[in-house]
Amino acid sequence: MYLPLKEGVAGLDRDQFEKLKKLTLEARQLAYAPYSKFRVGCCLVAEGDEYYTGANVENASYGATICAERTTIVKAVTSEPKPKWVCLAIAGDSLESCISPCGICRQFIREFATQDFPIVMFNGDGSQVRVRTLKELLPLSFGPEDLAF
Ligand SMILES: O=c1ccn([C@H]2C[C@H](O)[C@@H](CO)O2)c(=O)[nH]1
Ligand SMILES: [Zn+2]
Repeated sequence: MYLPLKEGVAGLDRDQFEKLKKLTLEARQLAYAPYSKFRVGCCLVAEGDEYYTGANVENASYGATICAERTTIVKAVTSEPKPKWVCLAIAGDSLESCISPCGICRQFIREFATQDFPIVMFNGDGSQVRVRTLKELLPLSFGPEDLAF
């Protein structure tokens, strides 16, 4: 359903997909990663051709680190008017393979996205792309509806 490249990704046309890739790779420049030196860029696309970007922000107390995905999502969630999410993409620096969101970020995405929300993963130069739905990355998940008892 969410075919990359030729068909674009999840409602993105070719130009939007190329823009998503560019912004995701560029967002790595925003990383504050003096400890791991592992830069991650993220871009969230919202309806109306809106793009939110972010990168990982580390801390001397390592556990306080915020991933690129959460940095980006927090920007979008605290924006007005509330963006309607279309898809989210991430990229690390490795040319060998795509990275995928950590468990905390998968749960963080879960709070705001639908089960079929597409998550796009690029390798370091965007020559590889992998797309999975939230449900594929986080099956049998726990979310806001589960608290509505
Ligand atoms: O999907 C990921 C995986 C890791 N990181 C960050 C956290 C930390 O700063 C560094 C190494 O784990 O990469 C992200 O931002 N997103
Ligand atoms: Zn994470």
